[in-house]
Amino acid sequence: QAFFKPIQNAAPPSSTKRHTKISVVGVGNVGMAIAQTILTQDLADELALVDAKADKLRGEMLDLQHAAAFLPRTKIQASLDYSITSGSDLCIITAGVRQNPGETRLNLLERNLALFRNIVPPLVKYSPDSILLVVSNPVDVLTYVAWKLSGFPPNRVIGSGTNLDSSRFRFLIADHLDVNAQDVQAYIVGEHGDSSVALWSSISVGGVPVLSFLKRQQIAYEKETLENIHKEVVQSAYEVINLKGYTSWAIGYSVASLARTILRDQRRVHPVSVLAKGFYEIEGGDVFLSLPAQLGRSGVLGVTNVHLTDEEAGQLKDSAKTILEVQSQLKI
Ligand SMILES: NC(=O)c1ccc[n+]([C@@H]2O[C@H](COP(=O)([O-])OP(=O)(O)OC[C@H]3O[C@@H](n4cnc5c(N)ncnc54)[C@H](O)[C@@H]3O)[C@@H](O)[C@H]2O)c1
Ligand SMILES: O=C1N[C@](c2ccsc2)(c2cccc(Nc3ccc(F)cc3)n2)CC(O)=C1Sc1ccccc1Cl
Repeated sequence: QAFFKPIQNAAPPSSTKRHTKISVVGVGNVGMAIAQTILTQDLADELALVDAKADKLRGEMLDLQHAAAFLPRTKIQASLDYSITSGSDLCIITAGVRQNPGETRLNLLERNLALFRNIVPPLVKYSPDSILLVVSNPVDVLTYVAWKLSGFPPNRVIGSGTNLDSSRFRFLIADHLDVNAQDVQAYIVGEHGDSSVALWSSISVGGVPVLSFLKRQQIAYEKETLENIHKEVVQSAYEVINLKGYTSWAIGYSVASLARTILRDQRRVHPVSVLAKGFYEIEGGDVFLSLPAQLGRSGVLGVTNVHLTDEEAGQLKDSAKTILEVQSQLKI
């Protein structure tokens, strides 16, 4: 006898709601922050977790399952076996090796490339129609690597890119102006991390473009303030690492916001790492860089055609050149 008895003449469900499944590969600080935000924001019907450490994996799965009484119902699974990712709509890759003290970025990249060779093919095998969202660093090159290994069309391979950089930028501007960060539009583009490019003309607060406001008010010092705030985006990443040893909450919320936009076909514009060749005179090879991109259920719907100053365009081209030089040394 089933626990629940159906009412008389109940009709079968006419159409089942589209079942949404997200897989997260890497259940470390970042992966678990993303996973718990996905659960809290009810972004998926099913969440699959994969890692290389069996005990860590099972422990995190059980710990999340035990929160079920406080969360929207979500089926949570975990395994070393990628078959549990089967049929995913979105696969988020946060797996990575820790950068050793003094290790060069290129060496870190080579070690993470080796991981991706083992991670991307099974994800593709079990979810050939999914969208790949790369978070692992160096995120722009590893997004290119995931694209090459997956064989997916470029609209279905996205890197979190400067989404975190931009959210920190928005927080710092909002804090400076004592306004809600949700009313601050500001895009940092290009290479994620130390060499990102702030699009000054993209900054608007409550719909007011800040640069033209400053020019009208002849407030020259504020431009310097904005430049210092961009520097603080980078400094704050190092400050968080020095204070707590890793970052998790901001990247967790920022990646979950990408997942929501994609899975709910919100068609919002986010600064994320996309195949940038052909935009803003970026040529010379297949390179992923962050640009303001419209995202929806099929991934990248398009890239906005914002006006760039010569300086901004030059910085983007320099970043593309640097990344292409690094990529040329890889054997994918
Ligand atoms: N793009 C961004 O804005 C951004 C921000 C923060 C962190 N990150 C990056 O995210 C990555 C993860 O950071 P973290 O703090 O969570 O690191 P972490 O060390 O806490 O977690 C990494 C996880 O990957 C797992 N892993 C290692 N090899 C694996 C494999 N072959 N298959 C599956 N899982 C494997 C490890 O077991 C570990 O659980 C790093 O590369 C970090 O630089 C990126
Ligand atoms: O908030 C972070 N934390 C990390 C981190 C998290 C766990 S261990 C290191 C971070 C923090 C500080 C520096 C740094 N450098 C770096 C190292 C290797 C790479 F491949 C890429 C970047 N990375 C990873 C990362 O990308 C970020 S965002 C970030 C980093 C540097 C400058 C600006 C931003 Cl917005």
